[in-house]
Amino acid sequence: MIKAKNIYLAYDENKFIIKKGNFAINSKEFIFIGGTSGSGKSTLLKSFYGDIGLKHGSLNIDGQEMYNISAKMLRKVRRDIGIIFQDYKLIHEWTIEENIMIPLKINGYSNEISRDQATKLLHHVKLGHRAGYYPNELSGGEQQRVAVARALAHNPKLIIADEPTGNLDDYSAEVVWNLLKGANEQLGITVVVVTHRVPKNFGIRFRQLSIEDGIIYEVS
Ligand SMILES: Nc1ncnc2c1ncn2[C@@H]1O[C@H](COP(=O)(O)OP(=O)(O)OP(=O)(O)O)[C@@H](O)[C@H]1O
Repeated sequence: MIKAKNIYLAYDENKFIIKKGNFAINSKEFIFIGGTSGSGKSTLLKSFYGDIGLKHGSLNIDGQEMYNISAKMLRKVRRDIGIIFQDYKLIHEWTIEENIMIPLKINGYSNEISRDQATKLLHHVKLGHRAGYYPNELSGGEQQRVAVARALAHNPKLIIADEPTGNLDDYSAEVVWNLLKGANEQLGITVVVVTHRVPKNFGIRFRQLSIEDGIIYEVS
Protein backbone atom coordinates (compact mmCIF):
# COMPACT_ATOMS: atom_id res chain seq x y z
CA MET A 1 0.00 0.00 0.00
CA ILE A 2 2.88 2.38 0.83
CA LYS A 3 6.44 1.90 -0.31
CA ALA A 4 9.15 4.47 0.42
CA LYS A 5 12.57 4.21 -1.17
CA ASN A 6 15.23 6.63 0.00
CA ILE A 7 12.79 9.51 0.50
CA TYR A 8 13.87 12.99 1.57
CA LEU A 9 11.34 15.57 2.75
CA ALA A 10 12.02 19.24 3.47
CA TYR A 11 10.18 22.53 3.87
CA ASP A 12 13.25 24.42 2.74
CA GLU A 13 16.25 23.25 0.76
CA ASN A 14 18.72 23.51 3.59
CA LYS A 15 17.10 21.24 6.14
CA PHE A 16 15.84 17.74 5.49
CA ILE A 17 13.13 16.74 7.95
CA ILE A 18 13.04 13.11 6.71
CA LYS A 19 16.26 11.59 5.41
CA LYS A 20 16.94 8.31 3.63
CA GLY A 21 13.44 7.03 4.40
CA ASN A 22 12.97 3.37 3.51
CA PHE A 23 9.97 1.33 4.60
CA ALA A 24 6.97 -0.56 3.35
CA ILE A 25 3.42 -0.73 4.70
CA ASN A 26 1.30 -3.56 3.40
CA SER A 27 -2.35 -3.40 2.58
CA LYS A 28 -4.58 -4.00 5.66
CA GLU A 29 -1.79 -3.37 8.15
CA PHE A 30 -2.29 -1.26 11.30
CA ILE A 31 0.78 0.90 11.81
CA PHE A 32 1.77 3.18 14.67
CA ILE A 33 4.42 5.81 14.06
CA GLY A 34 6.16 7.16 17.15
CA GLY A 35 9.18 9.30 17.91
CA THR A 36 10.15 12.44 19.77
CA SER A 37 8.50 15.81 19.25
CA GLY A 38 9.68 17.53 16.09
CA SER A 39 11.22 14.36 14.68
CA GLY A 40 9.15 14.53 11.47
CA LYS A 41 6.11 12.32 12.09
CA SER A 42 3.47 14.76 10.83
CA THR A 43 5.72 15.68 7.91
CA LEU A 44 5.94 12.03 6.88
CA LEU A 45 2.13 11.68 7.03
CA LYS A 46 1.75 14.79 4.88
CA SER A 47 3.84 13.15 2.18
CA PHE A 48 1.31 10.28 2.03
CA TYR A 49 -1.44 12.64 0.90
CA GLY A 50 0.78 14.97 -1.07
CA ASP A 51 0.73 17.93 1.30
CA ILE A 52 4.51 18.05 1.05
CA GLY A 53 6.44 17.01 -2.04
CA LEU A 54 9.42 14.67 -2.12
CA LYS A 55 12.83 16.25 -2.64
CA HIS A 56 14.38 12.90 -3.61
CA GLY A 57 13.44 9.26 -3.69
CA SER A 58 10.32 7.33 -4.52
CA LEU A 59 7.08 7.10 -2.57
CA ASN A 60 4.44 4.80 -3.92
CA ILE A 61 0.91 5.12 -2.51
CA ASP A 62 -1.39 2.34 -3.66
CA GLY A 63 0.41 2.02 -6.98
CA GLN A 64 0.83 5.74 -7.63
CA GLU A 65 4.25 7.40 -7.56
CA MET A 66 4.12 10.60 -5.49
CA TYR A 67 7.36 12.16 -6.72
CA ASN A 68 6.37 15.11 -8.91
CA ILE A 69 2.75 13.94 -8.97
CA SER A 70 0.34 16.05 -11.03
CA ALA A 71 -2.59 17.82 -9.36
CA LYS A 72 -4.99 15.54 -11.24
CA MET A 73 -3.34 12.32 -10.05
CA LEU A 74 -3.08 13.68 -6.52
CA ARG A 75 -6.84 14.25 -6.44
CA LYS A 76 -7.22 10.61 -7.48
CA VAL A 77 -4.87 9.37 -4.73
CA ARG A 78 -6.74 11.43 -2.13
CA ARG A 79 -10.04 9.82 -3.10
CA ASP A 80 -8.85 6.64 -1.43
CA ILE A 81 -7.54 8.28 1.75
CA GLY A 82 -9.34 9.36 4.92
CA ILE A 83 -7.49 11.76 7.21
CA ILE A 84 -7.99 12.41 10.93
CA PHE A 85 -6.26 15.22 12.83
CA GLN A 86 -5.69 15.83 16.51
CA ASP A 87 -7.81 19.00 16.38
CA TYR A 88 -10.66 17.39 14.37
CA LYS A 89 -10.70 20.07 11.65
CA LEU A 90 -14.48 20.09 11.26
CA ILE A 91 -16.21 22.97 9.49
CA HIS A 92 -17.94 24.88 12.27
CA GLU A 93 -20.55 26.57 10.09
CA TRP A 94 -21.89 23.20 8.97
CA THR A 95 -23.81 20.52 10.85
CA ILE A 96 -21.99 17.32 11.69
CA GLU A 97 -24.06 15.50 9.08
CA GLU A 98 -22.95 18.02 6.44
CA ASN A 99 -19.35 17.61 7.58
CA ILE A 100 -19.53 13.87 6.93
CA MET A 101 -21.08 14.50 3.52
CA ILE A 102 -18.06 16.54 2.36
CA PRO A 103 -15.84 13.72 1.03
CA LEU A 104 -18.84 12.14 -0.66
CA LYS A 105 -19.82 15.35 -2.41
CA ILE A 106 -16.19 15.85 -3.47
CA ASN A 107 -16.29 12.37 -4.94
CA GLY A 108 -19.35 13.21 -6.99
CA TYR A 109 -22.11 11.47 -5.01
CA SER A 110 -25.59 12.99 -5.06
CA ASN A 111 -26.98 14.83 -2.04
CA GLU A 112 -29.33 11.97 -1.32
CA ILE A 113 -26.69 9.25 -1.34
CA SER A 114 -24.29 11.45 0.63
CA ARG A 115 -26.91 12.13 3.29
CA ASP A 116 -27.86 8.43 3.55
CA GLN A 117 -24.22 7.45 4.01
CA ALA A 118 -23.70 10.24 6.58
CA THR A 119 -26.75 9.05 8.50
CA LYS A 120 -25.39 5.48 8.60
CA LEU A 121 -21.99 6.66 9.75
CA LEU A 122 -23.46 8.92 12.42
CA HIS A 123 -25.21 5.87 13.83
CA HIS A 124 -21.97 3.89 13.54
CA VAL A 125 -20.18 6.45 15.74
CA LYS A 126 -23.22 6.64 18.04
CA LEU A 127 -24.19 10.19 17.15
CA GLY A 128 -27.27 9.40 15.11
CA HIS A 129 -29.42 11.55 17.41
CA ARG A 130 -27.21 14.62 16.84
CA ALA A 131 -27.22 14.90 13.03
CA GLY A 132 -28.35 18.54 13.01
CA TYR A 133 -25.91 19.70 15.67
CA TYR A 134 -22.94 21.94 14.92
CA PRO A 135 -19.42 20.86 15.93
CA ASN A 136 -19.15 23.41 18.74
CA GLU A 137 -22.25 21.92 20.35
CA LEU A 138 -20.36 18.63 20.86
CA SER A 139 -17.58 17.54 23.22
CA GLY A 140 -14.07 16.97 21.90
CA GLY A 141 -14.56 13.21 21.97
CA GLU A 142 -17.79 13.52 20.03
CA GLN A 143 -16.19 15.83 17.47
CA GLN A 144 -13.43 13.31 16.92
CA ARG A 145 -16.04 10.60 16.35
CA VAL A 146 -17.50 12.85 13.63
CA ALA A 147 -14.01 13.21 12.17
CA VAL A 148 -13.64 9.41 12.12
CA ALA A 149 -17.02 9.10 10.40
CA ARG A 150 -15.95 11.72 7.84
CA ALA A 151 -12.71 9.82 7.22
CA LEU A 152 -14.70 6.63 6.59
CA ALA A 153 -17.42 8.21 4.48
CA HIS A 154 -16.02 7.59 1.00
CA ASN A 155 -14.84 4.01 1.71
CA PRO A 156 -11.12 4.81 1.76
CA LYS A 157 -8.43 2.15 1.37
CA LEU A 158 -6.13 4.06 3.71
CA ILE A 159 -6.78 6.04 6.88
CA ILE A 160 -4.09 8.40 8.11
CA ALA A 161 -4.45 9.77 11.63
CA ASP A 162 -2.17 12.33 13.28
CA GLU A 163 -2.40 12.07 17.09
CA PRO A 164 -6.13 11.29 16.86
CA THR A 165 -6.46 10.87 20.64
CA GLY A 166 -4.06 13.67 21.61
CA ASN A 167 -6.83 15.96 22.90
CA LEU A 168 -9.09 13.28 24.33
CA ASP A 169 -9.74 11.80 27.77
CA ASP A 170 -9.16 8.08 28.28
CA TYR A 171 -12.75 7.09 27.59
CA SER A 172 -13.04 9.05 24.34
CA ALA A 173 -9.61 7.84 23.27
CA GLU A 174 -10.73 4.24 23.70
CA VAL A 175 -13.84 4.88 21.60
CA VAL A 176 -11.67 6.31 18.81
CA TRP A 177 -9.21 3.40 19.01
CA ASN A 178 -12.09 0.96 18.77
CA LEU A 179 -13.46 2.72 15.69
CA LEU A 180 -10.04 2.61 14.04
CA LYS A 181 -9.57 -1.05 14.95
CA GLY A 182 -12.99 -1.81 13.47
CA ALA A 183 -12.09 0.03 10.26
CA ASN A 184 -8.98 -2.10 9.99
CA GLU A 185 -10.37 -5.46 11.05
CA GLN A 186 -13.88 -5.36 9.65
CA LEU A 187 -13.43 -3.15 6.60
CA GLY A 188 -9.84 -4.14 5.76
CA ILE A 189 -8.69 -0.50 5.67
CA THR A 190 -4.96 0.13 6.06
CA VAL A 191 -4.52 2.43 9.08
CA VAL A 192 -1.45 4.55 9.79
CA VAL A 193 -1.48 6.46 13.07
CA VAL A 194 1.03 8.87 14.54
CA THR A 195 0.88 8.72 18.31
CA HIS A 196 3.33 9.24 21.13
CA ARG A 197 1.40 6.72 23.22
CA VAL A 198 0.53 3.31 21.77
CA PRO A 199 -2.51 2.07 23.72
CA LYS A 200 -1.98 -0.88 26.05
CA ASN A 201 -3.59 -4.23 25.21
CA PHE A 202 -4.53 -3.03 21.77
CA GLY A 203 -6.02 -6.38 20.90
CA ILE A 204 -5.21 -6.54 17.20
CA ARG A 205 -1.98 -7.12 15.34
CA PHE A 206 -0.01 -3.95 14.60
CA ARG A 207 3.45 -2.82 13.61
CA GLN A 208 5.47 0.14 14.83
CA LEU A 209 7.78 2.58 13.11
CA SER A 210 9.69 5.29 14.89
CA ILE A 211 11.31 8.50 13.65
CA GLU A 212 14.34 9.92 15.39
CA ASP A 213 15.94 13.04 13.99
CA GLY A 214 14.48 12.43 10.55
CA ILE A 215 15.53 8.77 10.30
CA ILE A 216 12.77 6.15 10.13
CA TYR A 217 13.28 2.94 12.13
CA GLU A 218 11.31 -0.29 12.22
CA VAL A 219 10.47 -0.93 15.89
CA SER A 220 8.43 -4.09 15.51
N1 LIG B 1 5.09 24.15 7.51
C1 LIG B 1 6.34 24.04 7.99
N2 LIG B 1 7.33 24.86 7.54
C2 LIG B 1 8.59 24.77 7.99
N3 LIG B 1 8.99 23.87 8.93
C3 LIG B 1 8.05 23.04 9.42
C4 LIG B 1 6.68 23.08 8.97
N4 LIG B 1 5.99 22.11 9.63
C5 LIG B 1 6.86 21.51 10.45
N5 LIG B 1 8.10 22.04 10.33
C6 LIG B 1 9.32 21.64 11.03
O1 LIG B 1 9.59 20.28 10.68
C7 LIG B 1 10.08 19.56 11.80
C8 LIG B 1 9.26 18.31 12.01
O2 LIG B 1 7.92 18.72 12.32
P1 LIG B 1 6.75 17.64 12.45
O3 LIG B 1 5.51 18.41 12.75
O4 LIG B 1 6.77 16.75 11.28
O5 LIG B 1 7.23 16.82 13.72
P2 LIG B 1 6.44 15.80 14.65
O6 LIG B 1 7.34 14.66 14.86
O7 LIG B 1 5.10 15.52 14.06
O8 LIG B 1 6.30 16.66 15.99
P3 LIG B 1 5.20 16.61 17.16
O9 LIG B 1 5.29 15.26 17.80
O10 LIG B 1 5.65 17.70 18.08
O11 LIG B 1 3.87 16.90 16.52
C9 LIG B 1 10.07 20.53 12.98
O12 LIG B 1 11.38 21.04 13.15
C10 LIG B 1 9.13 21.61 12.53
O13 LIG B 1 9.46 22.84 13.10
